[in-house]
Amino acid sequence: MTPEIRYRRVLLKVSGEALMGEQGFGIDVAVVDRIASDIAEARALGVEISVVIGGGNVFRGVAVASKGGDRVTGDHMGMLGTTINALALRTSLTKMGVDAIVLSAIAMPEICESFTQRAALAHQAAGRVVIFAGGTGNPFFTTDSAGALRAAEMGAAALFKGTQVDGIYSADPKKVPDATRFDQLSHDEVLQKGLAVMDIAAVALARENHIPIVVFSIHQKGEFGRILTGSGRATVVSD
Ligand SMILES: Nc1ncnc2c1ncn2[C@@H]1O[C@H](COP(=O)(O)OP(=O)(O)O)[C@@H](O)[C@H]1O
Ligand SMILES: O=c1ccn([C@@H]2O[C@H](COP(=O)(O)OP(=O)(O)O)[C@@H](O)[C@H]2O)c(=O)[nH]1
Repeated sequence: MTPEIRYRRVLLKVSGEALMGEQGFGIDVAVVDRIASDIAEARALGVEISVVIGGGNVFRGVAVASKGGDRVTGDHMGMLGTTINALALRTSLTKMGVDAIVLSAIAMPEICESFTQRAALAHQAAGRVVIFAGGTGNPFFTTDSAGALRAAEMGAAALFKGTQVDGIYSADPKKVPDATRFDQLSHDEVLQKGLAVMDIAAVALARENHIPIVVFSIHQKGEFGRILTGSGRATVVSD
């Protein structure tokens, strides 16, 4: 029996830090391959998927600023990091026979196409997995915000945040081991309780556009597909 699909078109935000695996920096190809296989599996269910990829495994702008450097330059470095990750993910998907394309918010025509909403929708309609590089293209933003922005632009039914933890907790579960986990929350509750799994701008943009946010562990193989078909472990944030 064909499983019922919860969301037909989704934007998946993949944590940059998740890509480094155990090595603590850079890209572990085995991890990228595993995440790509989850995307391939979900794509095979008929779900349209686009991806915003983070860059925390390569660079974060605040790291430059905290050492007295220029924040904007640091953020440019961070955005370039997301492009490296996007190329790695495209490589893994292509290896698996999944047609994928990278669109960057910052023009680098020798490397990938530039983002326009029109091009992104056309690639999606042609059945490709669209990978967004360069975040929003602006310093002082995050790839979580890029996730909410691109989800709205692509008409996604949900924004999936694939991260290091399996949902939203009453406090950061890495720091507070007995924090309690939520199955369901509203956007307002996430903001009012200051639950820091995602930045405020991203949650506010999703709220304004009535886009549910699904927070799940990117490290659990097959979880993305399980959530799409109604099982799987996640916290769902909705109106
Ligand atoms: N209330 C909370 N519930 C769940 N995770 C939280 C919470 N507060 C902080 N976190 C932390 O937020 C992290 C995800 O945010 P972020 O650093 O932006 O990761 P990513 O690399 O996935 O974008 C989680 O790994 C978790 O440790
Ligand atoms: O729209 C954006 C998205 C990202 N970044 C920079 O890119 C880095 C990596 O992105 P992020 O921290 O969101 O990655 P993740 O946490 O998902 O690994 C950030 O720290 C910023 O320096 C930016 O300047 N603008």
